[in-house]
Amino acid sequence: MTAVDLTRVSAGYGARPVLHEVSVSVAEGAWLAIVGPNGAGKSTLLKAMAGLVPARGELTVGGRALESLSRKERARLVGYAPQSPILPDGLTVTDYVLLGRTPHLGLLGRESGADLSIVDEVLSRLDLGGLAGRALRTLSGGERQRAVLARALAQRTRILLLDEPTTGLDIGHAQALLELVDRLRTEDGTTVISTLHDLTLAAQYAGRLVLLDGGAVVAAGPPADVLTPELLARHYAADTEILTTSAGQLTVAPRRPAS
Ligand SMILES: Nc1ncnc2c1ncn2[C@@H]1O[C@H](COP(=O)(O)OP(=O)(O)OP(=O)(O)O)[C@@H](O)[C@H]1O
Repeated sequence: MTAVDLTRVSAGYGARPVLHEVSVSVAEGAWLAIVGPNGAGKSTLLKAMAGLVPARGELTVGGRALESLSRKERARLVGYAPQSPILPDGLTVTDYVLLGRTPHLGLLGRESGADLSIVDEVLSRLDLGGLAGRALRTLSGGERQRAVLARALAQRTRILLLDEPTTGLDIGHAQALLELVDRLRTEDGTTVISTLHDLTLAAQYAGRLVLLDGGAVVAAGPPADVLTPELLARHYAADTEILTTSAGQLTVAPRRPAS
């Protein structure tokens, strides 16, 4: 079954279109990475999937037209971790991650013991247990990034939209985070759609890639089909070589021009 389906979707800000007739289909339990150069429209595409920018064309999530869903229905179905969220002042990490449970709270709007244990579990999985009582604004960039992801994971949705989830994370935390997301995908069937600047990580974690340039899809398919030196030269003006690790995993290596 298809988790997210876009047919000829155009979207943008005000009168200025950023995405031009983008068609993308993501199967349930799959991981799609959206890649492309700066300003290509990657974040805008994720926002269109989250219903956060006005869009034209057909857009369905979980088999239902996005526009037909209420805010709460959408929040139960789709978790979205933005690239640079506005973090409310004065909240602790636990308070902030608890906000992810809001769409699931009952009529009284009070969190239950179950909500609190979901938050505890997510915090410890993301190595944030020791920071649970800290004020959000005192966290380092990487810690804050993990708190934003924790809030989206605490939402426990079938579809996760992650905008540059590894920005600001060191290589170990980046791997741990992507492994955790992949476990949610394989164990719970969560569908993952993420933008990723790191093309090696995109190749190693996503089953399919969509390459955007100028707001349009210019290539799509398995990582080996999209991450070719020719396409990377054309769309990123980058000089690269595609290598394979001893475990057979694809790596995009930048190459310095010969002097
Ligand atoms: N809120 C906004 N209002 C107006 N224009 C915007 C807004 N957000 C993004 N844009 C413009 O839309 C275009 C696509 O931006 P977007 O953030 O989707 O690109 P991106 O591929 O995610 O870029 P990056 O790799 O630099 O994060 C850019 O030209 C950007 O300036």
